[in-house]
Amino acid sequence: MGVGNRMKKQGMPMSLQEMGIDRKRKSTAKDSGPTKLVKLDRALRQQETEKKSKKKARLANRDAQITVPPPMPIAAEEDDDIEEILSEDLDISDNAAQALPDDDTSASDSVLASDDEIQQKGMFSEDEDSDAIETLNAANIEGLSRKLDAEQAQQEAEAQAELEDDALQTNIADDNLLDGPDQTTTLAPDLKLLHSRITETVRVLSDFTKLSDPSRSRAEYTSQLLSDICTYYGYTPYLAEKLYNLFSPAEALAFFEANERPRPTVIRTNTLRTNRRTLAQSLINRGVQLAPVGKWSKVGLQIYDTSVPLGATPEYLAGHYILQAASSFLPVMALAPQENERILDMASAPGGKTTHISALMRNTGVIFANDANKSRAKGLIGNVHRLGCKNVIVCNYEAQKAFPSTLGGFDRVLLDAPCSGTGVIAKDPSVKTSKNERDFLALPHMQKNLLLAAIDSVDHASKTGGYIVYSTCSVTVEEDEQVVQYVLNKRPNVHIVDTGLGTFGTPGFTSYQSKKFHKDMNLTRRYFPHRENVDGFFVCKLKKTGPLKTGSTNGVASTNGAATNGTSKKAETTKMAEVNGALSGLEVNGTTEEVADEFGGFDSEEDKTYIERAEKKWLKSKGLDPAAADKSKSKSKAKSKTEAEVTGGEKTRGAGTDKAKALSAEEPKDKTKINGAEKAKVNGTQKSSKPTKKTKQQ
Ligand SMILES: C[S@@+](CC[C@H](N)C(=O)[O-])C[C@H]1O[C@@H](n2cnc3c(N)ncnc32)[C@H](O)[C@@H]1O
Repeated sequence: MGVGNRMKKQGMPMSLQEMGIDRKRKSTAKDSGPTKLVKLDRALRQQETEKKSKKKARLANRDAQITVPPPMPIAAEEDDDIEEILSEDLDISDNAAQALPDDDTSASDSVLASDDEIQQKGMFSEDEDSDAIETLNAANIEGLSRKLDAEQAQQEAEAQAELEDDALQTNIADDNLLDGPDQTTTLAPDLKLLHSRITETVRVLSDFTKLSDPSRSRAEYTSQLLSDICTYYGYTPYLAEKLYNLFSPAEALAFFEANERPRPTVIRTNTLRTNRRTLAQSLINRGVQLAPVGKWSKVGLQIYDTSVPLGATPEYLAGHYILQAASSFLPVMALAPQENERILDMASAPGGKTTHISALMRNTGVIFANDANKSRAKGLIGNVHRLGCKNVIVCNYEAQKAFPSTLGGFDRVLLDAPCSGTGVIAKDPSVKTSKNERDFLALPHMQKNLLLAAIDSVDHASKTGGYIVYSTCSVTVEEDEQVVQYVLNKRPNVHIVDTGLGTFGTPGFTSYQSKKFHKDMNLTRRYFPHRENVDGFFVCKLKKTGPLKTGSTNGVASTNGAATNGTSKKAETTKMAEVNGALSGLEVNGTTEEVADEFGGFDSEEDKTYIERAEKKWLKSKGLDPAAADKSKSKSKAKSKTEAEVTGGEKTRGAGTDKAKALSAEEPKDKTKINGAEKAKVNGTQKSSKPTKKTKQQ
């Protein structure tokens, strides 16, 4: 008898081995977690085998001669999960699928399928050779099975050789999909099955005592899970583990999942130009579907759909709104800038937060918007203009060098720090593979320096302020709580205060792994993509209560509330310079003690002294004679060249910046320009920048 129709159509059926059929039956108990995991493992392997088998079948079908009998329907308990998985991908008949038993050979209560079952159900389809049926009985099943397996093994070896030629390479680095010795790591993983195993492992880890396989430790499960996460989501093992450790297994999975989806598009109404209602109406008229972003913001609009490009509408070009992630509103809301204040935005490009501050201040007071990256600072200037902010001066400094030595005495300082971006992986998936251990040392180092500089740039005696807000778009503890704890230790003249952001978000960690943080760390706020559906963010608000106390060791005062007179400020600045110098590996020179005793009180004469001193120092460091340079100073050309090469940071700290540069993630060059965005609003402090810096006022 020839081959049946179904056989012709579907090709050669799988062998018992391919189908995962073991002749033993497993117990009928419902799948436990670990058993299910084992099955998922097997299913993954099965899928690989199936690929090989199909290819082989195609080859065999060329001759249309099927010499291997179909699988025997050994009656066994059905495995729903395997069936489901296999029936989607594998080309097997319903009967065969129903006949799939579990292949848990370890089950002690396994029994062989009875002859009755075999005969009742029949071993072949109606189309099969009846002679073959007769020859098969309970006695020779085992022998036949072995024969089939041997043939199968040989065919598999041939198929494997062929498959290796055209095997799909996985697009995921460091593929370690299958954990068995027979894994074929070069083949593309079946992501669906991999995801099932991730979900299942998380389920087991969530109730480990009850669901785990006693022979496997928690560490083994965790290691398997992390490996699968790396393969499935494309993280480096280092970063996957760092992020995983922030949450429970189930929440970690939610976090990784959320990073695969974009956050909602949000725009911020520029209240300097319009109001939210008017803007919403205009955009609706253009075919934009939108709604208020949430009760927590009066200016945000969430965009659901749009038929026009949001970066090119007349409203956009007229500066009625800015595209800004919802969580980026939060640091500015925490800063709560007041009208007529003097504010520093230390790392401000491209200006989403600067322009928000400007709007909250209703274009009064002055904002020094600084960024170390010149090209980004240009983008910032563009936004400042487009949104009509008239109270912004754009500066281009490495902030830890320039503040407060060049400018200080601010009512409030925002440090939206450069960071690893682990909160915005949905936006920038390159973070998954680009951040390494070194980044998580170098970035916190810079963030600590910047935050110390931010604190020291605030006037603790400000009538309206005295606040610092530190924020990052990273969720790692190293860049968040640990940075804050560091500055709390170094600056006892600040303490954490409530962000004023209400219950939105979750409190920061007061302890993490072996680390213990200040109890007030629970006043800081964390935001996560999977919890609040916003970019991951950290926001901490600090209040400066006094200057650093004179005479404290390591530049750290022992108590808060020290005197606030000029002498103390002078000492504070000195100590600040010492600490910063020590942190940055910079030489602290004597000039620091002479930094102005009134923040914002720099005058050109005083500046001149410092500049000259810095110039001499710089010349010496270059092996030049300062006296000779003095002579040539009268020549304006030489003078301007010299000045251009002196940085704000070097004025008080000397030239030993190599280490600081090496550790800088952004590698900004020393800058010599202050790009003043608005002439009218520059207050007395602007004088400080006159002698050596080209002030571009707009
Ligand atoms: C998170 S982004 C700031 C985003 C900005 N606050 C906003 O809302 O649009 C961090 C910025 O820090 C700048 N930066 C890096 N190192 C710096 C430094 N040492 N001093 C000042 N700015 C720095 C980067 O150029 C980058 O623009």
